[in-house]
Amino acid sequence: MSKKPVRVAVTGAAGQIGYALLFRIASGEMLGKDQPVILQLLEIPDEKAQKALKGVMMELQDCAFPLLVGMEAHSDPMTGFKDTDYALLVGARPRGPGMERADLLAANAQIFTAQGKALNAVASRNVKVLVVGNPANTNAYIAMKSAPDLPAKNFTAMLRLDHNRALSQVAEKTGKAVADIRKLCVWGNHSPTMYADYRFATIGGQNVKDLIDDQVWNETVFLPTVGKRGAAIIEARGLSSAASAANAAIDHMHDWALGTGGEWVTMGIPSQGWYGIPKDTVFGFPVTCENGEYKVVEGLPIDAFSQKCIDKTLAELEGEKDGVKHLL
Ligand SMILES: NC(=O)C1=CN([C@@H]2O[C@H](COP(=O)(O)OP(=O)(O)OC[C@H]3O[C@@H](n4cnc5c(N)ncnc54)[C@H](O)[C@@H]3O)[C@@H](O)[C@H]2O)C=CC1
Ligand SMILES: O=C([O-])CC(=O)C(=O)O
Repeated sequence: MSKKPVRVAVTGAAGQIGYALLFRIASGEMLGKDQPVILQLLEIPDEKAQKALKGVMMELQDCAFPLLVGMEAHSDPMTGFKDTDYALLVGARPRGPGMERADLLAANAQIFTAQGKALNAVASRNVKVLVVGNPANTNAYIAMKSAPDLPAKNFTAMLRLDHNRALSQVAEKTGKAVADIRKLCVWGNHSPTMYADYRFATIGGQNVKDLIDDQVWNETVFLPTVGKRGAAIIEARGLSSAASAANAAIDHMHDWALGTGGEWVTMGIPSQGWYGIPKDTVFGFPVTCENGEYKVVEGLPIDAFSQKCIDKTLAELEGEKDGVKHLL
């Protein structure tokens, strides 16, 4: 028997990540090749953006995806999120000339407060939310705080791009295949302060830290390369990461919905006090997923260097939380 369609909302649907994301959702790469989807696409109420969205929808139609059983265009989250089962919040205000970080936080706080409230009012009570728009962790925190009737654990932020970047750097350094790397994780904020951690990682049963055996490389090459990769892409492409960001969003939602078979992945999730991270701070943790739920990998030893890195990324996140406190 064929499955009942699920509703997938995507904001910023006419943007560059949207363009790399929607076709893969519609083809079944996110939720499975047997799962029909209805796309609920949101863009700002601006003639140019809505027209561009119409164009993307024409292209989606032209793909004749068997799993795409419905498609809607919206400019209001109160209609765009109606009964939605999965919400990918990609649309956000980018930093403009002369804008300080606090201005960006304030502009995005308005977007994510409104979207959190709309999800609270009209989405499925089990909606799974992924925030991609930057600053992703704090935007997820704002949306979560604006949706008190939904489970806080259902609001997540995207750290998967950092996780995937770290996997590829480790594969390159060791000369091994990405597919053979297990138990890597990224702690903290989706920003240059994130802490990519390969201390527990293995390749074919061998410990990656022992295999690399180079703390100088870890501190001076690996961490800055992963942490500043977003800026390096902007410098090279003149635009921020889009296909790799969309790919990470697909991975995040796929694994959350369909499980990781015991493997570790990284998700930005509201802390319940794990590893001393204050409750509700949206922080990157190692998790496994099963039956539509994520579970933090607990009890990992944190050495002095790792604690210092975790403290730094946490301090940044607490500062961001402080910066939006008055808006919540
Ligand atoms: N968490 C992560 O790992 C990554 C996050 N990002 C972030 O993702 C966001 C989107 O990136 P791009 O697609 O490249 O940007 P883009 O500028 O190409 O597209 C963003 C789209 O969102 C729309 N939008 C803005 N506010 C909206 C709202 N309130 N409701 C609905 N739509 C809205 C805009 O009209 C635009 O079409 C940015 O904030 C970017 O910094 C990008 C890469 C990785
Ligand atoms: O750095 C940016 O602006 C985009 C981003 O989040 C990334 O590529 O990690």
